[in-house]
Amino acid sequence: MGLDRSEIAKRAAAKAALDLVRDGMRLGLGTGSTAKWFVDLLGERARAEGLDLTCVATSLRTARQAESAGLKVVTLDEAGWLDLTVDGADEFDPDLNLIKGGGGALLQEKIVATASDRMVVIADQSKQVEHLGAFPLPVEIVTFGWETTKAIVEETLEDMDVAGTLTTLRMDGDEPFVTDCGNFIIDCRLKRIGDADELAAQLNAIPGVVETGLFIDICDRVIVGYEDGGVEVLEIDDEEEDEDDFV
Ligand SMILES: O=C[C@H](O)[C@H](O)[C@H](O)COP(=O)(O)O
Repeated sequence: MGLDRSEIAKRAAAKAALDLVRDGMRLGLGTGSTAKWFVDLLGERARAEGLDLTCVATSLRTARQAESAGLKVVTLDEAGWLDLTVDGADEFDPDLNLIKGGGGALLQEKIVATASDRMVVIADQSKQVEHLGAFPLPVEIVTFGWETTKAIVEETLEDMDVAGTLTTLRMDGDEPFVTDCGNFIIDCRLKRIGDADELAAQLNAIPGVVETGLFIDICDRVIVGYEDGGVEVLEIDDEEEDEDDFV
């Protein structure tokens, strides 16, 4: 059976990201349906070319998938620092700021991306937005006192005039969804996010909030996949950026 059009787009972006991989690299592997393509293709290429790669996964799911694909998976502390992380996103804007965490892996994804020389996002065109905020913003919170933390998050959103219709505890069937790090997630339906930096700072300052799905100034490049199998590479013009860092 052939792939549906959105899978063709995701696969195209993932395949293009493979060109950035070199023998001996330490790689961060993202989570989600687009990152899954990258892990599969990476495993195939590593086998075919006998590449020596060291991988750090951003979730248990990805770790299992990478191991099944024959990739060497170690902890971030064992790897120390990474050359490149390739991950998906729920939204990206023209400044390559992101919303992530639709799959619940935002905390480990942010830690891994921050510990990488480069973070490359692979995404189909549906993730491209002018302004972040249509996708509900995931906020990871500790389970202790979660209702109080949720209420303070809601107040903060009201104060910043970005509160939308609903803030909900993410569920997994009848139970709260629990992240790989043992936390809960609240999904915040917002109006358009104006100042993403300020919003992230205000939310991160709330005791009980572990991390938000706002990835600001972390992503270096977005590879957009299209349904006809083509790709487009988006980067921020930055004179400080050393063009040779990317191959
Ligand atoms: O927690 C999940 C991650 O942030 C994913 O990268 C994000 O949700 C995008 O996933 P997908 O590629 O399945 O749309």
